[in-house]
Amino acid sequence: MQPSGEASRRIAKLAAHLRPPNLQMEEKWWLRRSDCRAKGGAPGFKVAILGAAGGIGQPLAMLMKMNPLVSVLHLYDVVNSPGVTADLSHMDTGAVVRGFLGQPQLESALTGMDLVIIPAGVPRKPGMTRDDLFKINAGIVRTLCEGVAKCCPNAVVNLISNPVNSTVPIAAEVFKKAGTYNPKKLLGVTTLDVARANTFVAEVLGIDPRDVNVPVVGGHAGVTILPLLSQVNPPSSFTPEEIAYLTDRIQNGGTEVVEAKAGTGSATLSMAYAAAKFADACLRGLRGDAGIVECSYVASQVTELPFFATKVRIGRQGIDEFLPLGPLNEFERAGLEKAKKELAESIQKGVSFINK
Ligand SMILES: NC(=O)c1ccc[n+]([C@@H]2O[C@H](COP(=O)([O-])OP(=O)(O)OC[C@H]3O[C@@H](n4cnc5c(N)ncnc54)[C@H](O)[C@@H]3O)[C@@H](O)[C@H]2O)c1
Ligand SMILES: O=C(O)C[C@H](O)C(=O)O
Repeated sequence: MQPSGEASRRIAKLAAHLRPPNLQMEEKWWLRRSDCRAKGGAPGFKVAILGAAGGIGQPLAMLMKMNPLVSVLHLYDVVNSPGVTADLSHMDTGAVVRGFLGQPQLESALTGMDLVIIPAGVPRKPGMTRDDLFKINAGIVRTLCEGVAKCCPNAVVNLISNPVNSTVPIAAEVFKKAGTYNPKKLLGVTTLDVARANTFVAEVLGIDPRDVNVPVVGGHAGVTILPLLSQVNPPSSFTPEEIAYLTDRIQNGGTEVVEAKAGTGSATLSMAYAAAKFADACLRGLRGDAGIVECSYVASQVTELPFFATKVRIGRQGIDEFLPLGPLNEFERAGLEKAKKELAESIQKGVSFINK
């Protein structure tokens, strides 16, 4: 059946609204379509993902599009963000998705955001350490954080880009220089270490990983990843062999994936899952939910180091409370000393990068 005159006029108008008539019009097309869709948006938080077209960025964007706490989702990348945005915008969930491409659109991507998640940067290949990524990723994180300081200085930042042990201090220095630093709102994402620890411990205990909670403290690289197996919930005991196996597997979980991917990247899907879980915890904290406790690499006074990953309680203003390390056994105390030595160097490297 042919549509009526009025119906075909409405279809033509809608088609003109949604389709870029030519390449030069593409930017305006995105803006127009966003305006149109924003009218139906649900109340909630505004979230930006920087590096949204990458291996982590894409599945993370999908998971955040599915999060009912998100009303507006800004997807920024230096490549391919229009395609990812168009794709996700067809999901019939509440969040309005807008795409932003390249440095000239960074400020628009960030303005008004409540939470900024940063997975931008290069991943490891076999044989590399996370620190080998510093050369490229340090500059990327600096530029993006300068944008955050300018356009959404009150946003909570979830930093994923490696080496996290150095990129979080870099972000802190950028914010200090801009006069916007709020240590309660800068959180390095170490949730994947906890997810791995829960999974591997559950395998050893023969129980469901959803019933396991392993605190993982320190940082996010090799020996700085310190699982506290003496504090596993539910309370469990392990043989010395199990402790050696679990500690090694948790500390090298990232390398296990890098090697299995054989040069095509590092953990993306499990990381997107972990980042979405952590972002959801941050949003629930910002909403005012009680009892939101997560491990995260943050500015901290729990040890003598200026940054350290421990359990933190997240509330309306970001981090409400830094939970203490708790009692450590001898094996963990030795691990802590090793972790602190490497962390101190990584922190200093990040700080010097901004203040050189
Ligand atoms: N914290 C963690 O637990 C954890 C876990 C896994 C990966 N990572 C790290 O996350 C980062 C991203 O990993 P990936 O697998 O998604 O990499 P990827 O290469 O697949 O994606 C990175 C994305 O960042 C974009 N990008 C590069 N420069 C940018 C800039 N200046 N502004 C905005 N976007 C930019 C790229 O275009 C790309 O789309 C890596 O540094 C990786 O080591 C961290
Ligand atoms: O191992 C990597 O390089 C990526 C990430 O930090 C991870 O732990 O999987």
